[in-house]
Amino acid sequence: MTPTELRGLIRTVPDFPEPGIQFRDITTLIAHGEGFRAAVGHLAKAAQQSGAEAIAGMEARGFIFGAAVAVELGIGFIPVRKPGKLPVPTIGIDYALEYGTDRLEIDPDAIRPGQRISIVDDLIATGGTAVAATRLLRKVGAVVSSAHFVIDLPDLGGATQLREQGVRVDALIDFEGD
Ligand SMILES: O=P(O)(O)OC[C@H]1O[C@H](OP(=O)(O)OP(=O)(O)O)[C@H](O)[C@@H]1O
Ligand SMILES: Nc1ncnc2[nH]cnc12
Repeated sequence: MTPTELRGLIRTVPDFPEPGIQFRDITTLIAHGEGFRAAVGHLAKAAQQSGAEAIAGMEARGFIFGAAVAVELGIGFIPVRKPGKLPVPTIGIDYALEYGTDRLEIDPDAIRPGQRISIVDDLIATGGTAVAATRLLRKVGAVVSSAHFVIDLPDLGGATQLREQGVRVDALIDFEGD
């Protein structure tokens, strides 16, 4: 399936999780076997072209696509977790979202210094999550070569922010305006 066809599998839910947010929901995409496989295939091809040696995905929706991409490429997956979930000493970073604030943590031993990492997530909005993940991964010595998303919300400027950090960014689908 093409990215244009995949767009039709994404459900838009108005006013979730708060008034004024148009929530772009991937539940309907991942329930569609052919669509899910196609999305993972497109993301994997792009990550491979960036020379990814491992994939990092952000909890929770980034785990769905990131782990599948890692399996497709036969490389490792690094979970970038929400706070208090990892059973070892972590390093973490606080960040702002389109709705609220949160924190990400990683196990510093999960990364080899100089390792080329590609970030995979379902969606980039303000870029708060992806920029925080990039900073965290770089802090432990990773080379964050690229970031791949199913959906970009360009009006919120996240992809631009991430590119300003020197990360190559692409997305399968843009949702502009409403
Ligand atoms: O570009 P940003 O403004 O940072 O927003 C994008 C992030 O928001 C969503 O995750 P969320 O934190 O809602 O968590 P979830 O994956 O657990 O639903 C989405 O999966 C991205 O990770
Ligand atoms: N508008 C949105 N839809 C789905 N996930 C999001 N994460 C941040 N903004 C979002």
